[in-house]
Amino acid sequence: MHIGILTSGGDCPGLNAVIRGAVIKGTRIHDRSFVGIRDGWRGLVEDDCFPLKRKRVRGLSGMGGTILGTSRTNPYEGGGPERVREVMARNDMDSLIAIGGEGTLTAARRLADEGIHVVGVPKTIDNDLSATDYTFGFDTAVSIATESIDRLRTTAEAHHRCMVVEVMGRHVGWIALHAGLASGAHAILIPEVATTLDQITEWVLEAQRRGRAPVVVVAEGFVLDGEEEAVAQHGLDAFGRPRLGGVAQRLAPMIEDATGIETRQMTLGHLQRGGSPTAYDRVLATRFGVGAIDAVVAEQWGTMVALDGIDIATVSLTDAVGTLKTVPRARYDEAAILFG
Ligand SMILES: Nc1ncnc2c1ncn2[C@@H]1O[C@H](COP(=O)(O)OP(=O)(O)OP(=O)(O)O)[C@@H](O)[C@H]1O
Ligand SMILES: O=P(O)(O)OC[C@H]1O[C@](O)(CO)[C@@H](O)[C@@H]1O
Ligand SMILES: [Mg+2]
Repeated sequence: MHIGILTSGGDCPGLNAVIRGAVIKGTRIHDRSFVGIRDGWRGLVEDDCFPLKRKRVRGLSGMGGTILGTSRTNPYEGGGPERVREVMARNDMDSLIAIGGEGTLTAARRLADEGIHVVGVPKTIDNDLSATDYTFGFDTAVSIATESIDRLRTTAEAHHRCMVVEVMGRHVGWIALHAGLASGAHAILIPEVATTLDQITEWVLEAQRRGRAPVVVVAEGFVLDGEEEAVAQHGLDAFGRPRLGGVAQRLAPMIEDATGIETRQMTLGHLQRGGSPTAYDRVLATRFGVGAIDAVVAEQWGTMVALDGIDIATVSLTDAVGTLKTVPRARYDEAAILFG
């Protein structure tokens, strides 16, 4: 019998390293074989699968994207557990490794509750899963964002401008917080902390008074104090949620009007998810892949691999998807001492 592997939700640097780690340990140590499932749950409900041989995962640890493809398909809309069981049986799969974020892992938890043999692997650049200390992809996204902010700062300085940089982070501000801290931003705006335009203006003017080109880093999910919702100008995603984006575009003219400083803005968008993972993410992702095979062999169904300090552990999927890991207020306040 084979182990099926799928990647679902937004892609994330390190997905291929997970696949490689799982396939190498599974074939070499446990004499197991694998089926690749194309485009997440879509491939499972539509029976779009292929034999995933060891040679197919050669050299994958540094490769961005996912060789399996991904989607935001809901397995419960394509037949649910019945259909999943049927396709698994047809492809001789006795177990599944589902690599994804909180949505994918919620679907995995529901399938596990129905008796399907699933083990989860957490992925998200947002780092918002509470049951693991870190997710792979986050370090890469922070590195790309930091380098971009450093570059934007030099052009802003040359023109004595203010620069507003939008990073990803739908519900949480971890990327903004870390990239902002790393690049010495003068203001960091995150979904967890509603901030007034007056406060932002004060930070920007303070930085300018010290002779700096003010840099404001904003997470896409940030909501100005007094407003109701995050800026979403791009319709809905495949799961029917608003696609966020555009908060920097909205804030830049407001800051320019309030401060009189010429202001430009940049949304980093999918650059943060593309390309090669950092060494840290390659290592973490590989260890997650290896850990997932250990969990399959131990028949720890309904669990997810997680980073606990420096160790790979398993936690129940129910605990894993219960709450989002938001930025604690104390972490934000610690960073805010450096603003302005
Ligand atoms: N409660 C649920 N029950 C069943 N399926 C779900 C549930 N929540 C989400 N899903 C399915 O899982 C898919 C993946 O979830 P989602 O699109 O949120 O990506 P994710 O895995 O959370 O990764 P990302 O970090 O990109 O959000 C969803 O598009 C949806 O089809
Ligand atoms: O690639 P898509 O579907 O536009 O999704 C973007 C979302 O995915 C993430 O990159 C990861 O969840 C979020 O930060 C962002 O809001
Ligand atoms: Mg999600």
